[in-house]
Amino acid sequence: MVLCPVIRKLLHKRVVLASASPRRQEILRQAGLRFEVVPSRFKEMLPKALFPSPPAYAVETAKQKALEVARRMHQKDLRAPDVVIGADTIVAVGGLILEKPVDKQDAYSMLSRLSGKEHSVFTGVAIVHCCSRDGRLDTDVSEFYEETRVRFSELSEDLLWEYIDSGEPMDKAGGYGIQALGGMLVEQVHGDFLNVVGFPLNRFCKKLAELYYPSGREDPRPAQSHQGRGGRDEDGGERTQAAGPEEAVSSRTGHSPPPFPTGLLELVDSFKASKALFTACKLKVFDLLKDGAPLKAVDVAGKLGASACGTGRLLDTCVALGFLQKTDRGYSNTETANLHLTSDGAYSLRGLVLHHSDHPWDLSARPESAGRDGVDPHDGALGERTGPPCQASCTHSEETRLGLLRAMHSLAKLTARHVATAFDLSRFSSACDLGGCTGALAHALAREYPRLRVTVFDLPEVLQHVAGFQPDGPRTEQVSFLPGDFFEDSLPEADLYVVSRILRDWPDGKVHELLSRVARACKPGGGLLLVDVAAGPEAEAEAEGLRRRAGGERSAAVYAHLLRRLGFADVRAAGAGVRPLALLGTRGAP
Ligand SMILES: Cc1cn([C@H]2C[C@H](O)[C@@H](COP(=O)(O)OP(=O)(O)OP(=O)(O)O)O2)c(=O)[nH]c1=O
Repeated sequence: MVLCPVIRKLLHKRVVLASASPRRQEILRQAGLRFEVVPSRFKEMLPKALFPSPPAYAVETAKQKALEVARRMHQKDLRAPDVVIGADTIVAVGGLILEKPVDKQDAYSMLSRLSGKEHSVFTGVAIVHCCSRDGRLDTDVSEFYEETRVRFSELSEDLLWEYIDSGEPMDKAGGYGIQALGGMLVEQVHGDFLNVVGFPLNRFCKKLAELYYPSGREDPRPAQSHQGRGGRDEDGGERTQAAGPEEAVSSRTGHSPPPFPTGLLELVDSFKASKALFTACKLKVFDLLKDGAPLKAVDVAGKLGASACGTGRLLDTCVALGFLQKTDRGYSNTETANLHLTSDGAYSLRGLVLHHSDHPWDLSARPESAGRDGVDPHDGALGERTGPPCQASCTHSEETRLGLLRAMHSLAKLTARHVATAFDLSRFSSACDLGGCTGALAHALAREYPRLRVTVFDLPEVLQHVAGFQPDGPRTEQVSFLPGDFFEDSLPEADLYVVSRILRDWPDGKVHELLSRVARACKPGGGLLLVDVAAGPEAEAEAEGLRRRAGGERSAAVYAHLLRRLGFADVRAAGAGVRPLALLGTRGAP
């Protein structure tokens, strides 16, 4: 997600981060920026004595790092990127500049110099806008620095050496990493924490705002007068002071045009990111780049039997999306790709990606007729919603079906413990997980509650594949599997019914039907645990029935309202991991 409007300005540009620092990559990626990584080859050896102050040195180094990359890319491709970002972090204490230690002894002398004292961390940043004209590279450099003051505790010799032996100091300015073990050495921080870690995100956004919205407004498009201040237009060129045609019209008519629909246009474009992901997964790019040495685009193309040019573009897009990294040696997987996008990653979601790639979202099926017929678009008029992907998998090949089950299993594993502990469920002695698939949540419940017996109730065609997903270890005997259809067959008896991650894929009528069946089966005092609902205001529930969000989920308030109508009292919500919320309702007397 991109919160900062000015970061959005860079989304349609080719942005390069001229840095090998994993911290910088992570900070910018988490801010929603899309970029390629091309580490700079600039040797950080500028003569420090020539600079009036430590930050001046950091800024110049940052600039040289970025310019080196811009020039190299221009020479190689004859097309420079639109923007190159360079940064340099240094520690300054008593007028001395400390960079990365060259060896353990150097780390020792740096850290003992910092012990018990305050020092400054400066990060210099250069934003280089590039433009190739007639084979020539033009650059326009904007630069700034940020200072953060950090105070260390007194460090004992033992602590110092133990820290140095951890290996952490070696690739970090001043010989410490505040974001990891080094945080233990720090007593106080004044200023931007991320600046110490290697990139002052806040100042960076302010600088971009200065460059892209020079008159202080967020979006330069609405025609209010730019009082004689130039700036950078959408394409990074200098904006002139003359009014554009739009502004001329609006000053004639006295009407301002509406704000530029940046969000809408981003949405129009965003399918490209999904397409790239679908294609890369289909071609098994991430399997190819799994453990081995990095590969060049032509080698990947050769192995895939695809064109070198198209493969290069696909790989660069994956770099921008954060799934691949690119160095001089070639492309390799990021941690995210290894975990989630390889066929056998520990939390592989590749099956889910392929499922979505092969089954375009039903909502696009017959929208026009739904509009004409006045049919409720949430009740299947826009094409059949076929329920959770793992239940809809009968049309899949064996390989795809297993991949999909694996993805469902990965997703469930990621949140199972959070879900199991979101509420105290120790009062229940039996539970039934409806559509519980491979049993990942059932096993987490069993691990948390030693007297709880959990039945996973799912379609026979799903359960025939779950044997390979069963864990070893204690309490596994508390979990059993029962084949059945929760719309057709009687629900197994249980004190607690669990409905996790399945409702979003059903239309409203089916959701009503299933939850009504659960309400009828549930004994007074029994519970219903509902997982994967979005947060949302209570008022919505009253007003809009079971309305769905764009992603298919309905809000917790909406479900709570429905559960109360079905006879559940004391409906409570709790967080259940990073995203989903869980609801627990207790069945009142009929
Ligand atoms: C002080 C401090 C520095 N650092 C890191 C940030 C930088 O990556 C590094 C300083 O070295 P830099 O030369 O700024 O950066 P780098 O060599 O890692 O990457 P590149 O030159 O390719 O851009 O120290 C921390 O991670 N934590 C800290 O607390």
